[in-house]
Amino acid sequence: MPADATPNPTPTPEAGPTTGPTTGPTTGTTTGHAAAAAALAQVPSEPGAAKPDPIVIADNVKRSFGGLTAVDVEHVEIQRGVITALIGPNGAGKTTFFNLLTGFDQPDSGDWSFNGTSLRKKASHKVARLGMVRTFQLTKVLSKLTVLENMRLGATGQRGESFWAAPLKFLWGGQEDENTVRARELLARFKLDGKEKDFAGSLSGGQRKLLEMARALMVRPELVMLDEPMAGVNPALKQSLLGHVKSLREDGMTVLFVEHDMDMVRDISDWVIVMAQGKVIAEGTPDSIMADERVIDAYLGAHHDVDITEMEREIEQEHLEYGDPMGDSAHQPREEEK
Ligand SMILES: Nc1ncnc2c1ncn2[C@@H]1O[C@H](COP(=O)(O)OP(=O)(O)OP(=O)(O)O)[C@@H](O)[C@H]1O
Repeated sequence: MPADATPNPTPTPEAGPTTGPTTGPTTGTTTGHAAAAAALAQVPSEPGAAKPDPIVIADNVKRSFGGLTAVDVEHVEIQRGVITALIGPNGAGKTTFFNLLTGFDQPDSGDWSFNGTSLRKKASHKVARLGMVRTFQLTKVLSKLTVLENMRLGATGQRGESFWAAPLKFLWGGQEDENTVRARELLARFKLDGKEKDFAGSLSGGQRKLLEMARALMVRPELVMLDEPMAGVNPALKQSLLGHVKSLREDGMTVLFVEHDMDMVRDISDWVIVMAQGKVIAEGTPDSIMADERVIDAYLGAHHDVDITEMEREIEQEHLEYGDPMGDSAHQPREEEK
């Protein structure tokens, strides 16, 4: 597919998170969870399993830091049009793998393709323009620019922090109007339209995540990669964010996300890939992965405890910052506590 191709239609301003299958814009096929499940029905639950229509194929991708092998992925395929979760314990190599796939880091060896085009040695902004964008664990919105300015920068692809600091007018050029129209459409979709003139630094953690997701869509991507989209998001915004991620699939996009929040993984993913110590150790549907003894041993057993603690800490922090998002009723004692 050519770099300037427009694989997906511009989401309409009123298009909020949608549910239920719709018709895919490029393939004419039905999208949604049922279609994704059908597409993956014959895929065996084993590491490196071949997919019927992979958008990304990676082979022998390795990355070491000193003596530590952070990533050592022999073979992995990401199915087009579905939501795939990439899970694994802390330090498993998930973010490093994201960095490699999107050109934010270079591997020691290996190759990977997107829509059949090798991305080895492609700079991150070129990867973005090809239709593969990502967000970051710690959002990279620019605090001292307005929400709208952050969005317009998204149209240029992702070149990293130094690029963002470049003189802005030069970048917008003649495309400013078109980009502004699209930015406003996306801000409306993500319910941030009332904040376009606010500095991004004034947004809450969850709103920054929404802004980063909206900004990623400025290049009309085919594949959206989200690194821990739920981290630091208050419970009230989590449902909205989940809806937005699902709506990407309904619009025909492919989603690959890293997440520790197992509720989110169970709720929205069609397929789960598990990494541990740099390698893919398991793949399968959410149900099969949650029941896989190797995964429980390597990750889930230990991680469920961490999850609860983290969530409690998050909620406590949010109460301090924003007040109680659930309202006073959340503090009412239960019958047995009275
Ligand atoms: N720039 C770096 N320099 C040195 N070591 C690094 C670097 N980046 C990552 N690592 C190491 O590589 C390993 C994989 O890290 P990575 O962040 O990819 O894991 P992860 O699965 O994303 O973890 P988490 O879930 O905690 O985010 C870790 O041991 C980490 O300390």
